[in-house]
Amino acid sequence: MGPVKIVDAKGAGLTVYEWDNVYFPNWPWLKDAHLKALRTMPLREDDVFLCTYPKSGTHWAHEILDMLLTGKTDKHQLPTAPLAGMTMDYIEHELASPRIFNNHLYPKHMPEGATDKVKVVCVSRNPKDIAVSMYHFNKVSPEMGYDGEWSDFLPLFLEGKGIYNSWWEYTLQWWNAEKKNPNILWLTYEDMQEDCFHQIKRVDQFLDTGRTLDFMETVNKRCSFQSMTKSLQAQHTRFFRKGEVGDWKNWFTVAQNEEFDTFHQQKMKNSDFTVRFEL
Ligand SMILES: Nc1ncnc2c1ncn2[C@@H]1O[C@H](COP(=O)(O)OS(=O)(=O)O)[C@@H](OP(=O)(O)O)[C@H]1O
Repeated sequence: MGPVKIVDAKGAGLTVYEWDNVYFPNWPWLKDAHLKALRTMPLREDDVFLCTYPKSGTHWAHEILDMLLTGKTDKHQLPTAPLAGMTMDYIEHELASPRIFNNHLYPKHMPEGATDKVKVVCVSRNPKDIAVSMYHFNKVSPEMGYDGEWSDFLPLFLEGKGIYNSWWEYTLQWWNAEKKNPNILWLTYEDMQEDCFHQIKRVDQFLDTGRTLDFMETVNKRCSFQSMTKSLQAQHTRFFRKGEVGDWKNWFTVAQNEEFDTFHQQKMKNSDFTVRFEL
């Protein structure tokens, strides 16, 4: 397909790229052929997929996975691009194993067999905090180019009119398809904030990386928001904003919060989604 302009109630626009009924970021280098080719991408048995709805803590989790898998904590290895934004040549010839593929793909767009053959880490986050994080991201990202107001952005978020469509659609598709899959580790941003060391130990066990407690303590320190933001390169600054749980309280009005809760309950009413966060 191609670029699509989404317009809010006051006429402010947000540009996305539509392919197979999903909105991707409108990167000039994004190609339908690449998205299609991802389905048949050759896998290696030590590949790890990091699957998240955007703004769920992808960069944070990527750092943890990278340090545990490589055994190195000396420098921050921020991801170069999500899977959709890489070239097949880079994927196959330049990425050293074990490869970590952070991505926001729907299950139907994932490389075939990935969730059966290799390990997958999913991270969820309270959608209220995601909405706020996404609002700011859309405003500072040139490919999105949104200059609207929070009150006009929130309805777009609820309707799934933005990159990777609806949080509810994405979350329920993953949960319904994969909740019983032992190859998947489910994490939440909130649990990582509460006790990141514990979550690092879970990831170590899941990936069978066998790191020492001392090593994992270093990972914990190196992955803190303060540590990661201290050594940021300019191109990454937009991925790090506040790094907090509950910033939504500074943005939602009482009425917006009530509307959101009603919407959320309606969307989740038939679901047994149990990954923890408090709305
Ligand atoms: N180390 C660490 N600790 C706590 N929080 C962190 C950390 N690193 C990134 N962040 C926050 O995660 C939000 C960005 O999410 P993603 O990395 O998933 O963004 S993206 O989808 O890859 O664009 C974004 O959240 P907000 O601050 O709420 O906007 C980042 O600030």
